[in-house]
Amino acid sequence: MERRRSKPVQNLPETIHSLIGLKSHLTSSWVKSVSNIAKNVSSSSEISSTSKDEDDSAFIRVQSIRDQLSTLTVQANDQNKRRRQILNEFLDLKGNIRVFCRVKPLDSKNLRAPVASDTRNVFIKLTESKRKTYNFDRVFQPDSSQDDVFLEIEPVIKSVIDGYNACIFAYGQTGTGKTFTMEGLPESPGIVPRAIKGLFKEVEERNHNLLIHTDAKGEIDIDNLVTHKVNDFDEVFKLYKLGCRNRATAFTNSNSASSRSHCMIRVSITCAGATERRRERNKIWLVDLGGSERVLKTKATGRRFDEGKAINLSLSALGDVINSLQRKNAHIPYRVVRDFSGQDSKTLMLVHIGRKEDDLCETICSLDFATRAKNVHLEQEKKEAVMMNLQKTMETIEKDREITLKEIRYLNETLEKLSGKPHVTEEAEEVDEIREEIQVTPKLRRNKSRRASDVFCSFMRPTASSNRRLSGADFSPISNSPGSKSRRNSMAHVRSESVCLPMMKNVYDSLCDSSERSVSKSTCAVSQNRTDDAATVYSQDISECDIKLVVSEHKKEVQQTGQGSARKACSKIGIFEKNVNQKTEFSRINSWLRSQSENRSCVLDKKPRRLNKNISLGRSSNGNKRLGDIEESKTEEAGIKHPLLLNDLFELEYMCSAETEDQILSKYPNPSEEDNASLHHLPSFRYDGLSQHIDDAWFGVARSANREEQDSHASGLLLELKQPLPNSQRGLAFVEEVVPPLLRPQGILAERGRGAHAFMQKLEALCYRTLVGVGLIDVSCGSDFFNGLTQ
Ligand SMILES: Nc1ncnc2c1ncn2[C@@H]1O[C@H](COP(=O)(O)OP(=O)(O)OP(=O)(O)O)[C@@H](O)[C@H]1O
Repeated sequence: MERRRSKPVQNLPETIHSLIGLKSHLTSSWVKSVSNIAKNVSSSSEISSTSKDEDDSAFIRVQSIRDQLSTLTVQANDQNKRRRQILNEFLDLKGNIRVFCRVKPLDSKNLRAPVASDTRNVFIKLTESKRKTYNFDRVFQPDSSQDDVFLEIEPVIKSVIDGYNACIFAYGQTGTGKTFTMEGLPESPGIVPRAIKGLFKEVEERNHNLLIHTDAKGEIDIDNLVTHKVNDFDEVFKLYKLGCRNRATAFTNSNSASSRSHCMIRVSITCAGATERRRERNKIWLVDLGGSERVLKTKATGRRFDEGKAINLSLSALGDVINSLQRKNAHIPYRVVRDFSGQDSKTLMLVHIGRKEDDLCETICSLDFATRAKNVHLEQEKKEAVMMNLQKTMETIEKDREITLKEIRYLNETLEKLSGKPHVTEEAEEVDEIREEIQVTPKLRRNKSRRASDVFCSFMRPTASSNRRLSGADFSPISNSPGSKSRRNSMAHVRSESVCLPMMKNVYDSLCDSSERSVSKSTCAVSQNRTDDAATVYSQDISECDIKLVVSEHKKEVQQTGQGSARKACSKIGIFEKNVNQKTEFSRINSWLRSQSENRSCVLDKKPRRLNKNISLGRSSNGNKRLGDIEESKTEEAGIKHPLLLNDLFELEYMCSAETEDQILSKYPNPSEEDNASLHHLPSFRYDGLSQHIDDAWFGVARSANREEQDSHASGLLLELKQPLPNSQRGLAFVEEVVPPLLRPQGILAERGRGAHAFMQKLEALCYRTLVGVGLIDVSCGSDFFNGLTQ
């Protein structure tokens, strides 16, 4: 009996000794091994004497296998840890924006829902036979809880404690649940309260002495931003609630408590002497953006209308940022965003969508924008080599890990045969998400630089102010590219525009207290079949042009009794009023395509056609207006002429750059005969969607029965819109090099001669600058949220 027991007992210290060596790495496996040994010790006492030798050797074998398994488990865990590290480094280098999508549940189960989802994809049903799929890092389906969402966000919060910068921002159409996700309800709190709580919890757990500020003197200073040092969650929450109270909400047609501004919370963390942290001071931004909205839909008026416009405009600034990041511009237009789009920042975009059929256009816009954001790769070129190395290292680790896991499996099977029980090696088993991540992502696919504006919805397109920042070369021709014809057949296109422009200072100022013009256009047209686009498209197109003139009573009297230009303008105000809220809708893609090409040729035709020809009006069967209606509405608006255009003053036929004809030709070669015949216009540049529709709108105003007037207005207006200068820069920064040569001045050249023509160009540019400088032409383009932050 004595002998029977002594052997395992003799082995015990050895085994424990070897396990203690692994203790630092092992937790549960170590404990399990020890308890197994203890079990074996007690069970060994029951072994009969006849089989003792066999049993002893089997026991020793089992122990040795267990020891090996433990060692291998440690090894596998180390490999997993290393994989995670590499993944982190990889993502850091890649610096892309992670995008999650949350789908709002339908209000009523009876509604038709063309939007479906699984955990990674959103499926859009465009027609009976056509679907579109969007892929994201994670999709929260309508029944997802706040817990589900936060579970996925939590690693970001942990990385903030590790010293990384982070930004979590909610984006989406109004009423889709951004505030619900970020702020939540008292009974189901959202990300912000949970994140703040999480930060304090992590701090406590790690026993760090951290300072947490709701704001701190970081690299970015924002006017009127107050900094508070906070000690616990309650203090932060009180501040947060105070901030929320100051955030206006109001009833709109789309949301009974719509947030009428953005909400940005910055939490700064300082921790000196924590060497394991990425940096001593870092921050996390928690942003609930205002919802994009179409004023047509929300039917907002007055203040609500203004708020909606401001939100849309500032969202377009965000579009600028994404655009710049995508173009890999050295200059990212907004410092706040740069703060969290840097190399080792974790940026998480939570795009929110609804499922209603009515909202399909907005849903597609949001999903397209989110997809663009997801594909942003920061400074990829510089990092490609490092990423390649990481990928190779990862492959080596993967191979080693495979071998380790194979050995573990083999030993487990042997152990099972010997002892009848499998050895549990939980730590070594890891879901292969990491492998998936690193295999999918490191293809180092080059970012095919499609023009961002081609797919951005309006509020995501570059604003006029960012267009100004970009050089002319940044604007590649879109309409004349050889592929442009085939694109007509394979469109998957979503556009929408919304922009508010103050009317330029003009003679109306003497008549009006204030004037404002808002132009918006949304188009959603999708056809994925190259051959049957006419038959199988989903399209929805809405244009609107709101013009507001505020005329006080006494001025009306002046108008009624006034003379000359005042009398003229007075008669036109009537037309303005008549056309307020001009709406046009049509639902066929052909109409949409036609309107696009019409619009383009209007701007760029050598001999622009008159649009106000007699076009028969008619309603489509569904009651929507069609192309004819649009043209008609333009004609209706044609009575208004901008009074103070450069063209009026100098009788310019074309607004040209200071480039010589040869320079222009070498930059923009002649289109082929075929192209010429079909397009009848010259290569355009800076002809992105936003300015296009602004142009359209202005055309609506400028077009008149007089052909010459029509032409001259067109170019003059374009020039103004492409040179929007903030007030502070007026007269200083009008760069003539970026004035687009809208039309080749062949006719003028022939008439004037090259030298005289160049001189005239210089003179024109100089005059224009002077007018801008003295404030006679207002080229500002409304307020800019992000810009405001950086002032
Ligand atoms: N996932 C969800 N589950 C249940 N209710 C939701 C969900 N998402 C949103 N809601 C509800 O829908 C309504 C609108 O949501 P919310 O105000 O968060 O939208 P929003 O996107 O912030 O809108 P806005 O941009 O106009 O401020 C709220 O009553 C909210 O409680």
